Amino acid sequence: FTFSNISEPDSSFFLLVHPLWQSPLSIPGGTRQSPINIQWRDSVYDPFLKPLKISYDPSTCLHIWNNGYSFLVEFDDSTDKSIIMGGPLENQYRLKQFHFHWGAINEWGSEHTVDSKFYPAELHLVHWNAVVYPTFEEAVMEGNGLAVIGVFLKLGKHHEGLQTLVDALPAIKHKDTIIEFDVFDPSCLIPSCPDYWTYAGSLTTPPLTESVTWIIKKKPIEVDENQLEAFRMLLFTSDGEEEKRMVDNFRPLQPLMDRTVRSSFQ
Ligand SMILES: NS(=O)(=O)c1ccc(NCc2ccco2)c([N+](=O)[O-])c1
Ligand SMILES: [Zn+2]
Repeated sequence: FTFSNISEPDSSFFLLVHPLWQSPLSIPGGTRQSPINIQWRDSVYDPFLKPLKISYDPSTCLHIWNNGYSFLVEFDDSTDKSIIMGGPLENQYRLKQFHFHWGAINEWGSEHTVDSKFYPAELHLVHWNAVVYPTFEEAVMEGNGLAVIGVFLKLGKHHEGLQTLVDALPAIKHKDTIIEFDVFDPSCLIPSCPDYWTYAGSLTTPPLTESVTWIIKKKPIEVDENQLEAFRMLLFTSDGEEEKRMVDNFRPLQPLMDRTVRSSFQ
């Protein structure tokens, strides 16, 4: 492996040093794997894309926990109280959870890249098609089963809404720790700019199923250094095990293959 530029790691870098992703580069026969690099000039403006409509009920928030891959905030998805619709979607989709991916340093951490640029972190808000499928588990197996909103995080000013999450992280430092989280409105983490890219992809961790309509917001949100450092204090490991810091929990870039990334903006 020759490293062209250590600060801009390429997939060979991750294959060599990335113990977390023992899984194959992409699943055998996979034609729509995620994440991908979004080459801005190759994305195609689609005037028929509608604005994304987001309506979350903060009281559907349940708990925040460390699952050994990331930390996630889960929602009561037994009703249509927290949903998204419009955009590239034919149905409305229910919010199930959101989580993040981040790096050990600010040079990388996001899963998707824009013109080969990594952001220090990326937020995923995961929704499932409860109009067509009876359960999330079934939706995970279907091409139009899931819709994930991706939001890039960049280093900048303090993010008030994120701080509520950051304050809870010490209580879920270890894998499989959980605390109740009563009220949280995740729309505070989504940029007000309506512009997004969208493409057909997959889950970025096992089972890597090709069931995700990705909606990647063009504008990042700004968070400060202390907030990113708080993510990096979490552990992959359970209490009592040898500590392994939870960092670099992102999958290597996958081939675009026969896909087009559409943009909602010109
Ligand atoms: N990084 S992501 O948004 O693509 C992602 C990946 C995996 C899973 N879940 C893994 C899974 C599903 C069924 C059994 O196990 C989820 N999710 O569940 O929201 C999201
Ligand atoms: Zn994710």
